[in-house]
Amino acid sequence: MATPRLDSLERSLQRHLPPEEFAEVRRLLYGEAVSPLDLPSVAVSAAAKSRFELKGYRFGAELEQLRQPRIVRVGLVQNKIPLPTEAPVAEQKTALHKRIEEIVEVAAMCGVNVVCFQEAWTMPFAFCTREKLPWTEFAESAEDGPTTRFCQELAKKHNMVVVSPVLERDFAHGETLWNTAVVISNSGVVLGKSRKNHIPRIGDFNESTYYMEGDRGHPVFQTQFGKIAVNICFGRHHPLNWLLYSLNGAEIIFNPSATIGKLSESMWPIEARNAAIANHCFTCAINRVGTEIYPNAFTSGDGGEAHHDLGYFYGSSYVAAPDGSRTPELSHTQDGLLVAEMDLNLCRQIGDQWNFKMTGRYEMYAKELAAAVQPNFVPNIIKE
Ligand SMILES: NC(=O)NCCC(=O)O
Repeated sequence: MATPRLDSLERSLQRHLPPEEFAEVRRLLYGEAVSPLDLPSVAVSAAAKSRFELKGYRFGAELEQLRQPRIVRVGLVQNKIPLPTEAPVAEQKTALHKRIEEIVEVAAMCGVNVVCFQEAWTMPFAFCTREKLPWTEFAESAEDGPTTRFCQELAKKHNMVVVSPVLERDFAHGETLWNTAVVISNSGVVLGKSRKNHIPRIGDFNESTYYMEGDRGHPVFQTQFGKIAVNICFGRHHPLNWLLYSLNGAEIIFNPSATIGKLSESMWPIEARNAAIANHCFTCAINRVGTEIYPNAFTSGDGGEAHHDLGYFYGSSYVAAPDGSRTPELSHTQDGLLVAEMDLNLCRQIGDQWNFKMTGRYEMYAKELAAAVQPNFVPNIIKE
């Protein structure tokens, strides 16, 4: 079974480089340094007691004359599954609820306004198996399933917006399954849901066996703490997916994910960060941690041996800002809560500097894309 060889890129660089060189390497890799956020000591002790990493950072912005700063704290949660995949479904789900509840308690102590959990957080990422039972039993109604009701209580208790990515069973449409993020307002009301638009067809990510591409477009949720959107996992490889959330006005785009070392670890630091730069918004990349072992071996359709696990999920959750700066990542191996404070005024400030929305030439792309999807499309290749 493969395991991560590094717990933190940032800590490794810091360990091995002289301080001045480290500062310059970090500037080149991560942009201008973000400041550490002072977190209450009760939160630090509670996180240590519950054995998860707690990190906090702050992104600044210029003061404006006509607008007050719009300060928001987001919380990104990454976690292992607490029970083995063979445990009864209800017990696995309850254990996950309990784990998240204790992490959200700490998020509340840190003044988090919007919290987001990892993709399909109420279950093991069992789609690699291609088996239906028991995994499809983890699916629930986005509107009033037990997990949504649980998150509504958390939202009300902590006055916190909760983004809860789950396997959805859509009871209004033939009990079909979807990969969905439910957005719950800090009042406890379900604001709506966003569905995963791009389904992987790579390696053991056999998700197309379970659900279809999302049919909801690119909704943006107006919350008390800013306009947020959710681009679920594989959507991060698709620049147009980020763009459409941004065109609908998203200031923070969450990217709850489940991805593994051998597949994407070197792409991970680039994609959400690039999206923050290209779209003048904040992006929050969240990945689960640990290795999940399944009772029945499955093959990858590549002639290789059957195996019981998908590989290790490398965590490394981080937040990126529109100016290209970013926080260091959470651990590659441990459960964690990343708290990031941001002034949403930075989105317009960077937009006014770089003008990507103004220079975007969307009309030209709209025309060329409309032509490219026609059956009679002829690629514009000029030959001698
Ligand atoms: N959950 C998911 O879509 N994973 C696919 C692999 C990846 O995007 O890195």
